[in-house]
Amino acid sequence: MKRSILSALESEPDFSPKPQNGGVSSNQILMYAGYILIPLAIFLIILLWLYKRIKTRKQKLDSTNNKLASLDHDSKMDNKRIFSTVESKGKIDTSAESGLVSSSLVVLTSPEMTRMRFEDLLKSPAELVGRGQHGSVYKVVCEEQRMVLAVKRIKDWQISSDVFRQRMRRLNQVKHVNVMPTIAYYSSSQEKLLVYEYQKNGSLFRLIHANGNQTTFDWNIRLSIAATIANALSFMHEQLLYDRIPHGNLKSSNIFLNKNMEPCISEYGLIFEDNQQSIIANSVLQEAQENYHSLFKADTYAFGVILLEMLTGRTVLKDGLDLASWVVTVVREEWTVEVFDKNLVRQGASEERMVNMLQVAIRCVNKPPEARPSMKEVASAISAIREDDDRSIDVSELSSMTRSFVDV
Ligand SMILES: Nc1ncnc2c1ncn2[C@@H]1O[C@H](COP(=O)(O)OP(=O)(O)OP(=O)(O)O)[C@@H](O)[C@H]1O
Repeated sequence: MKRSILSALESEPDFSPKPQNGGVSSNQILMYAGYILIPLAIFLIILLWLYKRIKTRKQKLDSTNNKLASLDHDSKMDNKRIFSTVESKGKIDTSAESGLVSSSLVVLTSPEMTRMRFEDLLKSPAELVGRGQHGSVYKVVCEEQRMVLAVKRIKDWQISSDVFRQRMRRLNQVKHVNVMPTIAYYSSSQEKLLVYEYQKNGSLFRLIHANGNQTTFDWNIRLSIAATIANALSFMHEQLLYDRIPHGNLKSSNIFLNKNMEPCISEYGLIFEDNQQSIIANSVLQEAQENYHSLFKADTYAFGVILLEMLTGRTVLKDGLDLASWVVTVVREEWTVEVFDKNLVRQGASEERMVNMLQVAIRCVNKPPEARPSMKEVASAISAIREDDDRSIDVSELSSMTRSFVDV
């Protein structure tokens, strides 16, 4: 009987290897093992790599914080490296969004600084300039960038890094030539550093209260400084009204004279409200206006005190005496002329315009915030006094020219 090839083949004995484990061949076992082991190995390698990375970062942060802590024990260290080298090759992070930002320097403005790393800042020679209410300021010389910086280190600030970064970002969007920009900042949970350009011409406080020859700090310079600060402050208030960000800590030691001897307001907006949520939520006009008095009028008061310092030449607290109350008392007793800086009187500054300026200052230091003018009103009042002053100079120049003409 003939069989078909197919049936013949079907009846042939099967010599292929028989599956031993319930129908799975050894090749298949090897294949399945590969499927499981290779991803497991990759996963373990990634885990190891992540662990090493986190460990290095932690070591770097610990080391940085130790170096920062050591600053507290240094009073003045001329041309010394206050921090030893931090072994880290972290890149500069110019993006405030990145997760790296908490351990990096965020560069905001200066093109010279963009190659600067936090570690470079720590390694540069530094010197303690002074300690204020909120922290210490160091003069840091960055040779590579050819920059001299003022680095403010703020301790014990109960502000989250997120809120701090958000504030720095917003402030960076509002520019005025007479408001000193923050060049860079660093933020970790323990430390906040703010980097500014170092102002070698010193502060307005130093200019007012420097001993010795005060003839150079004449009426015209004082008037010009007052007008410039008032304009800059008025601009900032207008721009940051809905964000509810006033200066918050205005004083003559926070106003610097830049390289062109122009006054520049420093540390704008570094005071935070207690309830940070309100900053974000209260961006509607009505609420912003309701809280306007307590927030922005504190700056008006502070500006009034600066005007008083410039008019009287006295410090804010002299022998326990509060300058604003002292001036108000003297003026009430009608001894107005007594309040003015003797140098101004000696230089023959116009009494009428000094009194006008004093009136502006006294309105600014009114006790109830709502009785104080806005900075916009203050700026226009000062600019009117300035115009008056310019006109009087023109008239006196004209009369002296006429006199010399008649003499001839
Ligand atoms: N950018 C800068 N350039 C030069 N000197 C500066 C600069 N910033 C601050 N200083 C100086 O550093 C010293 C300390 O400043 P700091 O701001 O800490 O003190 P403060 O203004 O008295 O107090 P606060 O902490 O309330 O602002 C002051 O003498 C100040 O003039």
